[in-house]
Amino acid sequence: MSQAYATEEQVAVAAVRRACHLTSSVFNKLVKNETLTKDDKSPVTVGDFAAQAVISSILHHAFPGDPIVGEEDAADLREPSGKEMKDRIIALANEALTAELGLGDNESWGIGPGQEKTDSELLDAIDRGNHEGGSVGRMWTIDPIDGTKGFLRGEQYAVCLSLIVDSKVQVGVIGCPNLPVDPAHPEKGTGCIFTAVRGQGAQQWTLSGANPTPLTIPKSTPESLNFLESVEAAHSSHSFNDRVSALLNITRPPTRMDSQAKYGCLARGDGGAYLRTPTGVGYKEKIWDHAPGQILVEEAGGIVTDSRGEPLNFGLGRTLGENYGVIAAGKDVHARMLEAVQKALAETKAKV
Ligand SMILES: Nc1ncnc2c1ncn2[C@@H]1O[C@H](COP(=O)(O)O)[C@@H](OP(=O)(O)O)[C@H]1O
Ligand SMILES: [Mg+2]
Repeated sequence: MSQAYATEEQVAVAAVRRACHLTSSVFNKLVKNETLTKDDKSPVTVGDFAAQAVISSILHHAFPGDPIVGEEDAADLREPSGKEMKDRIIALANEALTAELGLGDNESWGIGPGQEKTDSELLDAIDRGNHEGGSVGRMWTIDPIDGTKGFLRGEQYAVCLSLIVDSKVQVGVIGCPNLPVDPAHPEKGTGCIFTAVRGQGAQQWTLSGANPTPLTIPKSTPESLNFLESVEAAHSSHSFNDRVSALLNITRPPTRMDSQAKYGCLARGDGGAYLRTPTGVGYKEKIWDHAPGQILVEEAGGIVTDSRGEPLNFGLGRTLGENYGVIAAGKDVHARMLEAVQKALAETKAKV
């Protein structure tokens, strides 16, 4: 008998690899008019739309009945003013869907030579990401370019995909085109894919699908422990993390990195803990920003909770609802971190 979710994992890896191929190639070609501003002021590029079109198309071929919760929608691209950008996105998506990438190709997933899609098929694919989420049944989450700001800076970003079944993440895939394969050996180059299937462990692969390596979060010593945190202080308070770090007597400075690449780094032992403390009043974390990361860290032997120690709830819709902040760490570290976070939160409240 084949292992649970084997096909889902294969399709997800093929989709993320193609999207990574697309985002890497689009980076150097980015021109000014290919970035527009979403309502929330975050930059969104042709890469985001095209990558969501690619992943959503592949999922639809392989699992036509599965709903998708995706970050982007195609409303602006359907306007006459969006035509130039739309044409570019369609060309990029078709290039990625039809490219000869070898490993993992399968015609029944709608990829490979001769599998071009029409404009309306690809716009519909983007808009298929409009599912509202919920607690029952299967659904996929897509973050086509997580860490768009890092992507635009030429730093870290991630192509993120997960399968959630009855509120529980069962498959997670995170593609990190700019992440060193092995930070201790820069000559090995950049480009990693992280995969995890519930109950089957976590792995790192090269972007080309080679060298699968099982991941286990190593035990931390006080000297080795440091925090992984957002580059953007507006997403996660740097000063709060510094206070928690001080309470834990951590001496190493934090590693700042955009996107769910942080979860990948934690899972493979680069940095002992990921701490996210929202600064925006009333900001609700999005499920696509944490679902693949959560399963990856749990399957690497770690624990992921919010700042109260509650599990992240992926069954409430497109957001994590009342989950506040994220603490992700190895089993030996998580309880100590939670205690320090609680103490720092109490101090903050006392000051107000
Ligand atoms: N005020 C805020 N607080 C917390 N997270 C925010 C935020 N505004 C945006 N984000 C989310 O933070 C993500 C990036 O994570 P990180 O800070 O770890 O790099 C963004 O993903 P996108 O880049 O896909 O929009 C976005 O969803
Ligand atoms: Mg994101």
